[in-house]
Amino acid sequence: MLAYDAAFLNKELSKRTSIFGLSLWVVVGIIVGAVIVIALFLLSLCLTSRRHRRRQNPKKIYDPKDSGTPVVLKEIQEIVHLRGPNQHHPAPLPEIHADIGKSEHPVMVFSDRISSGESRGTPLSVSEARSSFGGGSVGPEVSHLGWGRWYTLRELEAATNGLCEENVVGEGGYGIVYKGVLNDGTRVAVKNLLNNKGQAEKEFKVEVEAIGRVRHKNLVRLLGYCVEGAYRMLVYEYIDNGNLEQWLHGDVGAVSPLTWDFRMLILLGTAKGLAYLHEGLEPKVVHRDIKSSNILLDHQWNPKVSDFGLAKLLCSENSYVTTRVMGTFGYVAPEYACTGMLTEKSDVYSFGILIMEIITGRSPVDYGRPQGEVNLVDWLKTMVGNRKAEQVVDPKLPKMPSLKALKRALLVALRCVDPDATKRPKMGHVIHMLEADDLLFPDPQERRTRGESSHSNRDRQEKKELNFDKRSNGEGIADQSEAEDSSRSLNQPTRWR
Ligand SMILES: Nc1ncnc2c1ncn2[C@@H]1O[C@H](COP(=O)(O)OP(=O)(O)OP(=O)(O)O)[C@@H](O)[C@H]1O
Repeated sequence: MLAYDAAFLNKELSKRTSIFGLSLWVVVGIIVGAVIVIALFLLSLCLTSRRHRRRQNPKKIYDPKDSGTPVVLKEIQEIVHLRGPNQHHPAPLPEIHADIGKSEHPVMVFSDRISSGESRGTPLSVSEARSSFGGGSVGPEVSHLGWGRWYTLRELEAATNGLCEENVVGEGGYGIVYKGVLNDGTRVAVKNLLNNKGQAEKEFKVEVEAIGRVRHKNLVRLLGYCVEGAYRMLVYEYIDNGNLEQWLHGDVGAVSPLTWDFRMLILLGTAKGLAYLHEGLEPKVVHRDIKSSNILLDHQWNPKVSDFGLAKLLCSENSYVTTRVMGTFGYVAPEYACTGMLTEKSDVYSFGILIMEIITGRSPVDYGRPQGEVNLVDWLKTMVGNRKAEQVVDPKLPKMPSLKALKRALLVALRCVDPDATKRPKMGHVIHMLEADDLLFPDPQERRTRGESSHSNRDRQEKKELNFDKRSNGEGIADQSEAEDSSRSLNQPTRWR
């Protein structure tokens, strides 16, 4: 039976066909061969184009296929939300929850809730937020916004040499920062946010909404952003002299190039940036992560506050918000760490720690030091209380400051870290105290003789600089005599020799 079938098949396949009189088995062979050749050709085409795409984009840090998070879809959903079903009655703006943590700096975690009976500080208006996100349209090459630009991935890749390793200037909790040069010659820092379970997405929104519209010479300017596919990038002005942490704690040799005057300049500029966030904006912005690595410096040692990824917006009708505690160990205010209640005075506390760091050259918490010196605040209070103020100064300082200048800086630092948040000065007041040159605690009588009022020209100038135009009463720039009173009320550590 089998032999019969084989003979039959052989006979059928050997029959001549109409195609050039070829036998059937030859035709079948040719067709199978052709199909295999075409399949191989298509496969090689596909492999070549994928390799080409990868070469164009060598540092693809986050691939949605890998993480399983459909970021693009998420973005589109949110933009649709922002637009709302009716353009004239937009849907409520999704609340910006900035209570996000940087994995390496968690302090404590509390539940996130709105302060009793009060609503959380609302972010920008819907229309502002809509414009922040480019009016909801995804994917145009370049979209000009009210405050900045929407950059394309291609532009930013070109600017950073394909996000290449040589252009990396640093890496933070949320992403890698590259330096780059745009087509028009502008130097930029491009932060490519890593997608860490959607936290990068939150940081992205917080940064865009918190500082997108902010302009101040002591705040790093956000020039724009890139939203393309899974990419979320923030584009800042480039600050070219590293950060304060590197200059204080890095390897700078036996003598620091940071003189006392430069250090005071850095403090003053930082205070001005913070005062603008707290007192010059509505809603006010609480930075929440003031620390030396977030103070960038230019070659004239002008400071620029950066990294607004943890910022919180606080409306004037709210005195505080309660939120998950985030920040950096050693800089977080005690009341915020214990209760989660956040006010701008938490930034004031961190600023006080920054002053101590800059005076002493020591980190806020240093486990490498002997017991009793690990915690900078405790050690400094003890030293000052024991009348050893001169001994706290950074040994790397090229020249000791005058005792008066040292006392002034220490006094401001101690006031800023007052355990009672309500007693801490506002940043406007801090500026005043830091600037108070020879008038540390002037005799009010003497001040009157000089014809100075509490609202002198300098006060007015300062208000202008801080953009306090909307305030009519000058609140926030406290009278010098207030500093005098406060200094008297300070306890033991401020009794000077
Ligand atoms: N606009 C900028 N110009 C120049 N360098 C910058 C700029 N922004 C950030 N950098 C540098 O990039 C590095 C990373 O910054 P980033 O803000 O991402 O993290 P960080 O503040 O150091 O750490 P973390 O986010 O964990 O608190 C820092 O060393 C900083 O000096």
